[in-house]
Amino acid sequence: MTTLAITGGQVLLPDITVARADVLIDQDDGEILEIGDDLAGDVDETLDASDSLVTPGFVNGHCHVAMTLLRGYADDKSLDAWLQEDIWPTEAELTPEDVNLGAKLGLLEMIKSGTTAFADMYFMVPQIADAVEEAGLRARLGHGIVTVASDDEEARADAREGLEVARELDGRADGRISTAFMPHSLTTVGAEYLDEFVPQAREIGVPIHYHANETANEVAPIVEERGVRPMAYAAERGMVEPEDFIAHGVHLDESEIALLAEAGTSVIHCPASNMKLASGMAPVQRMLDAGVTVGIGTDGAASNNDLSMLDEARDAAMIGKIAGEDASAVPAEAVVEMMTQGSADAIGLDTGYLEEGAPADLAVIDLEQAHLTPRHDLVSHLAYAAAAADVRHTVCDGQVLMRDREVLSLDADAVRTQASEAAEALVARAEE
Ligand SMILES: CSC[C@H]1O[C@@H](n2cnc3c(O)ncnc32)[C@H](O)[C@@H]1O
Ligand SMILES: [Zn+2]
Repeated sequence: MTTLAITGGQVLLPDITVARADVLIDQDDGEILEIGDDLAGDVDETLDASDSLVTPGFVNGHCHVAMTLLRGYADDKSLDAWLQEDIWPTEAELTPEDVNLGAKLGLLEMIKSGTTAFADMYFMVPQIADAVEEAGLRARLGHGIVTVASDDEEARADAREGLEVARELDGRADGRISTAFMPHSLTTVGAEYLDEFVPQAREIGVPIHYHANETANEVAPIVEERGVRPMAYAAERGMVEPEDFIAHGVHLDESEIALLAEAGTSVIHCPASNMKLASGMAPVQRMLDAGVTVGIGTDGAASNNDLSMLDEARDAAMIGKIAGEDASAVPAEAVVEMMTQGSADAIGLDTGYLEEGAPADLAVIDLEQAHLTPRHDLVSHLAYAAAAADVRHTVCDGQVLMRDREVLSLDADAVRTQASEAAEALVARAEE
């Protein structure tokens, strides 16, 4: 057995308290062997965590990781204008190599900011899976299906690709990759395709993930044409099950929150994207009060514009208070829970907590920083004050992905250079 010890740190425990402890990991099995003050076993490799907080690796519950190539390309627009005028025409020019490089750039950023698992919806998913395999993270991946503006043959081919990705990529990268069936949204995929293909995804046994109730523009047409709220419409299509998770959930009414709570369907809150695209304020405290599992996601880097879950946590706490008109809404403990176990439960991955027998997915945060001084409350620091640059080490599945701020699984300089060249060429093709 090869072992890794994380020594000298404070450890964030599953009940969102912090205790002084070391962590011993079995690198062969990728599991935590022991958390305690006086480790017993032999140690092959050590990561220093003195003056540091050892947290579960953060879990980004909704992303389009290859969209790093479009970071800063089109800002300051609402969702519909942004997608239709800028993003979709440019994405039409993407090559498989672009998607691989964009994904690697996003994964580099995730490792540097302490994220060890994520859910992702995009095109050319095998190229994303290759990047995940190389970078060493965990992921739930799916092909984003869009049928509006396609003829029937194209729409069905797109949905079939969604099934194929779900079937073929599940279990790749030594089990670090899982899959889901991912219709883009309730307004961009026709009911006839949902009705035909969702039952086939159930046969494969994968969750369904989709954007829902992100903007008011997405709710009104369903209410007008179908006479029901979007989540009731989704439930009629069999898309509101315990393993399913929706992204955004900004414009959910009380009946829809109750439906999600009753069904056990989770919501991934994307506060930065919701603010940037002016989509609105999600009713996060009301969802938590109703018993809905809520995770946190960055959405893509083109609507955020970064992939740091620490930024996202702060945004979630801040906007949660504004939305609830209550300074005690969405407190630090809730945010820290959402960015770890909440997201992990929502996307159905066994990660997001540190205890014996748990997957060895963690991040070590350097507390020797002016902005993290004094240390009254480390949970408060995680939610409100820590930043991506404070992450010292990142470990996933027992493997050290970043040691002392040096990423080991990817060549950071090469990834940045290649991705930036690919991004420039992509935009030049799109603007031709
Ligand atoms: C079909 S693959 C995924 C698709 O989603 C687009 N996208 C990125 N951010 C958002 C968002 O906030 N709402 C809806 N769709 C979004 C992305 O550009 C891809 O085309
Ligand atoms: Zn999205």
